[in-house]
Amino acid sequence: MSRILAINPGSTSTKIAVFDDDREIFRHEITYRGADFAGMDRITDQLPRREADIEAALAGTFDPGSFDAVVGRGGLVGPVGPGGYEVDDDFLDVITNRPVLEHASNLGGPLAKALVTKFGVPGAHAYIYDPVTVDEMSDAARITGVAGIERKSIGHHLNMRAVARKLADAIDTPYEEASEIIVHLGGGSTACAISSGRMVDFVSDDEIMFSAERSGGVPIKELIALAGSMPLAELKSAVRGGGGLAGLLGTTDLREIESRIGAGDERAALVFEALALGIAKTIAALAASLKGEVDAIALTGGMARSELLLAAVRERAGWIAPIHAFGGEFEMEALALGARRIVLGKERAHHVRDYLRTTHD
Ligand SMILES: Nc1ncnc2c1ncn2[C@@H]1O[C@H](COP(=O)(O)OP(=O)(O)OP(=O)(O)O)[C@@H](O)[C@H]1O
Ligand SMILES: CCCC(=O)O
Repeated sequence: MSRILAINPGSTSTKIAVFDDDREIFRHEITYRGADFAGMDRITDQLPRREADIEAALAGTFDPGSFDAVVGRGGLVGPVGPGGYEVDDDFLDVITNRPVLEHASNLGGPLAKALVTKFGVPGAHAYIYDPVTVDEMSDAARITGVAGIERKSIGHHLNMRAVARKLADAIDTPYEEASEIIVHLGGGSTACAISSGRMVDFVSDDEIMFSAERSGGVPIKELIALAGSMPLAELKSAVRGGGGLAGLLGTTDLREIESRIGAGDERAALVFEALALGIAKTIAALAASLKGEVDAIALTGGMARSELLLAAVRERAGWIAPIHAFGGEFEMEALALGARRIVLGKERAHHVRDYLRTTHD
């Protein structure tokens, strides 16, 4: 039997879970308010507080020497291949000193390392799995019409790859042979096209569809004009945090929007239609990357729980391939099962330094 501790740091929470083989035996969520991290400029300043809170949550239930591995969600380490990475000195150096962006998931690796030292069996390792900067995009998919600006693959890769495996099971096709489109619909929405197990194209939260709190793609000329008349911080918030449903309807809660529609709110109904249209256009764009050969499509994330949204997306994109729903996210399971495959020797852990040589030279 293998026992794995999984750690998923978000901006306002740290989720932890313990898996015995593929069975979840413990789950706990620690929530934070802005004031908890007041005065902490860097994400990594939050480490001591978050580490102490995880230790307190484990105390009494798990002793030192409990875990065969500890795995964290993370982080913005730069473009890397999919799978598991050992949290070694090179990784810690990059994520602490040169992350691509400040983001809560940058804490996953350092927290896993600290916790494996205290709660791991002798020789146990810390890992991250399918970090947010997994990048397997084809060369053509990277190019934009502005020389010097490339498309980036930064998104919900951990959940999307887990769902891609579930979708392959659902359509009874080996994952390595399937052509799939996976769309994560949440606070931020990102999507990918998978061909023979490889994410050949990716749609970022600032490209096509808007989400609960991010803008999706906006007309660039309009954005440039706005940039001349608005403080940068305000503009950033208009596209991220205060974009999407938040900016259009003043709430990020799709359930509330559905209630408004039910009560006859025409503006809510129009924005809802635009939300579904953006998702359908994203699917159609990714279908082009797969040359129209799409076996199946999956919608996942919190908004994929909405039957109303599923119906609206199926109406516009159901002609491309069957659309399956996997509401919510499967990140804790994906982390734990990925680390388990490494512990059992079914998968090899990578090292970030192997990518840094080719991508950061
Ligand atoms: N049962 C439901 N029906 C309709 N909408 C739902 C339902 N459950 C959650 N949502 C919506 O899903 C959205 C939140 O999705 P999710 O929980 O995936 O976001 P998050 O975890 O905060 O961010 P991210 O997915 O970007 O990491 C909100 O708009 C929420 O109202
Ligand atoms: C940074 C990638 C995941 C997210 O959008 O939060």
